[in-house]
Amino acid sequence: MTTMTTQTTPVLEARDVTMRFGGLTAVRSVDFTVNSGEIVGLIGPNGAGKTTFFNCLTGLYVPTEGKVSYKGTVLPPKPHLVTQAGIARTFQNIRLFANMTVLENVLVGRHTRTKEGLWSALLRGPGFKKAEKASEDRSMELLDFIGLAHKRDHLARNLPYGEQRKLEIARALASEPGLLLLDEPTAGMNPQETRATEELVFAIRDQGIAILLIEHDMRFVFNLSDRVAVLVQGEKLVEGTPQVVQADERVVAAYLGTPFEGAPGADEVAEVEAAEADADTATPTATADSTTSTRGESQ
Ligand SMILES: Nc1ncnc2c1ncn2[C@@H]1O[C@H](COP(=O)(O)OP(=O)(O)OP(=O)(O)O)[C@@H](O)[C@H]1O
Repeated sequence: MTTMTTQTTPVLEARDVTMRFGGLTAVRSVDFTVNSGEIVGLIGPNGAGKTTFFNCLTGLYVPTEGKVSYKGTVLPPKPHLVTQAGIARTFQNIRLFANMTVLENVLVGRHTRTKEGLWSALLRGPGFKKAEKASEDRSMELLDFIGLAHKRDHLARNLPYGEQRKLEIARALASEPGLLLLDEPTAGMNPQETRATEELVFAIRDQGIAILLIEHDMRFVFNLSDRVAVLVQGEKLVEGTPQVVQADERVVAAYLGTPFEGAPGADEVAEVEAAEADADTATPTATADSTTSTRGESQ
C-alpha cells in the first residue's frame, strides 16, 4: 500500500471552464486544481453548478470554453477516455447494475483496464477468460478493502443503501484511477454510514488517490477536505482551507441567500429589486391598517 504523499503536483487542472446551456451560464470561467494526495471539497447552494462542473471534468459535457487537464495532458471530452486516462467518478444517484452480483459490478468497472473491454467482460468472450483471474483477484481485493468481500455473490439490488454506495466506490476504484470524483457520497445516509464513508475516503486517499467531492453535508466536507472551493451561481466565490472557508462571511451569505457586495448575480438582483421598488411606488399603497410586510426578511 502506498502511503500519502505530501508533494503538490497537480493531478487535475481546469482552466477557465465555462458551460452554457442556451442562455443560461451554469459554470463561468472556473479555474480549479486538485493536487496529488489531496482531498478537495466542492460546495455551493442548490443549482450553483457543481454537477455541471463535474460533468465538464469527466467528459460528459464538452465545456463551452476552457480546458481540463489530467497530469499535464488535456483530456478528450469522452467519458470512457477520461476514465482510461485515470479519473473515476460516482454519481449523485446510484448507478449500479442492480441484477448483477456485487463481484460482477466491480468486474465491469475493470473494463477500461483490461484489453478485452466492456462487451467481452459482459459476454464472457474468450479473451476475457484469460484476463478473468487477475481481474477477479483485484476485484476481490477491492471488495475486501470496502468491507463487502463476504457479499460477493449477492445481487447489488439486495444490498442495503449504504453498501450500494460503497459498491459504487469499489467499482470506480476498479478502473485504477489517480483521481476519484465523488458526487454527494453521503446523500441519503444515516450518521453511522456517513462516518464509515468518511473513513473510507481517508483510506482511499492514503492509497495515493486524490479525491474531489461534491457534498451538501458540511460537517462531512469540512472534516475531510484539505481544501474547499465554493461555487455560487456558476462562479468560484472562495477557495481555501476549511477554516478559511467556514469563516468567510460571503459563504454564509450565499447559503442563507443574503446578497452581498460583488456577489455573482448581485447586479441582476439589484436591477430586479430596483424595478420592483419602482413598481411599488407607482402602485397605490395598501390601506393604513394592512398587516406588516415581511418582504426582505430572511426566511
Ligand atoms: N443539461 C442541462 N440543461 C440545461 N440546464 C441545465 C442542465 N444541467 C444543469 N442545468 C442548469 O444549470 C444550473 C446548475 O445546475 P447543477 O445541477 O450543475 O447545480 P448543482 O450545484 O449541482 O445543484 P444541486 O446541488 O442542486 O445538485 C441550474 O440552473 C440547472 O438548472
